[in-house]
Amino acid sequence: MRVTTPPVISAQNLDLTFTTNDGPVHALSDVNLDIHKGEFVSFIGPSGCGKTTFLRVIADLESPTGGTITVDGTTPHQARLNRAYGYVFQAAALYPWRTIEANITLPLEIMGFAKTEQRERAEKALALVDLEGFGKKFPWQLSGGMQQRASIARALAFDADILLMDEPFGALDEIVRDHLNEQLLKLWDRTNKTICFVTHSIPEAVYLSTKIVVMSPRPGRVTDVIESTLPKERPLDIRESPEFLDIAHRVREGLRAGHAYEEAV
Ligand SMILES: Nc1ncnc2c1ncn2[C@@H]1O[C@H](COP(=O)(O)OP(=O)(O)OP(=O)(O)O)[C@@H](O)[C@H]1O
Repeated sequence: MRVTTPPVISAQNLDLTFTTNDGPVHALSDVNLDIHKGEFVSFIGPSGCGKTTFLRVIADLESPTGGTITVDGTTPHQARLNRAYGYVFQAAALYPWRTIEANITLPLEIMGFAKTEQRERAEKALALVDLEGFGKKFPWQLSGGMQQRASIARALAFDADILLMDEPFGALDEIVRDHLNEQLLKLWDRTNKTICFVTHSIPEAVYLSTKIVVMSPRPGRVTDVIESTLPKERPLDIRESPEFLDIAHRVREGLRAGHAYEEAV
């Protein structure tokens, strides 16, 4: 597919070294990557390879020490001020003393949206994650999967074009995770958002993504970028198809190649 529009996220020679009491920690090394509007991009790599750090750089929560990155054609800082993205964390991180609706409206409240608009947006976001009617419940009244959907609703409520998701389903059992993966694909299809998704799971990355970014152990480098050939419509049993298994194989090879690099240096 020929893409003519500029990328939504573009990293060039991106480097990030943390300064710590124990010395420098080189987290990202020479990352080059373009992400276009409407893509679903997964980041996969061993623990500590810099996946979260890369997401945090996009979100302006960390500053690179080398190279450049643009988000929505501007700096991450400006993109943050423009509310260009929603962020979904590993844990649902809902306030237990607030209802689901009040959790979703909290960022909107801080942004100064009027009360009626806050409620309308919360309702719409809850519908997008199939949680209509649960707004008045408290987090503890919902299952783990529902809580994570509520946290996705919170990230969707201000309708940003970019959704950053850091292992949102990592702590859930496989059946729930399968279901949420299916729902997330439908949501992505309906909203045409650009999604950056961190995962440790090869099947999850292959099932969800249009593009899979394979990273090496620290310092995180991009060892492979795989454009998926799977159709947009993906029933769960697509995971048994030869095409799916081929892509999964290539991801596995990319992860192995990264490890070999680590052993060689
Ligand atoms: N604020 C920080 N200060 C110092 N080192 C940090 C900081 N944040 C992350 N690191 C280090 O940078 C490296 C990359 O961390 P990061 O959390 O991005 O990895 P990850 O690939 O997301 O790991 P995981 O899959 O385990 O979540 C790790 O070695 C981590 O310890």
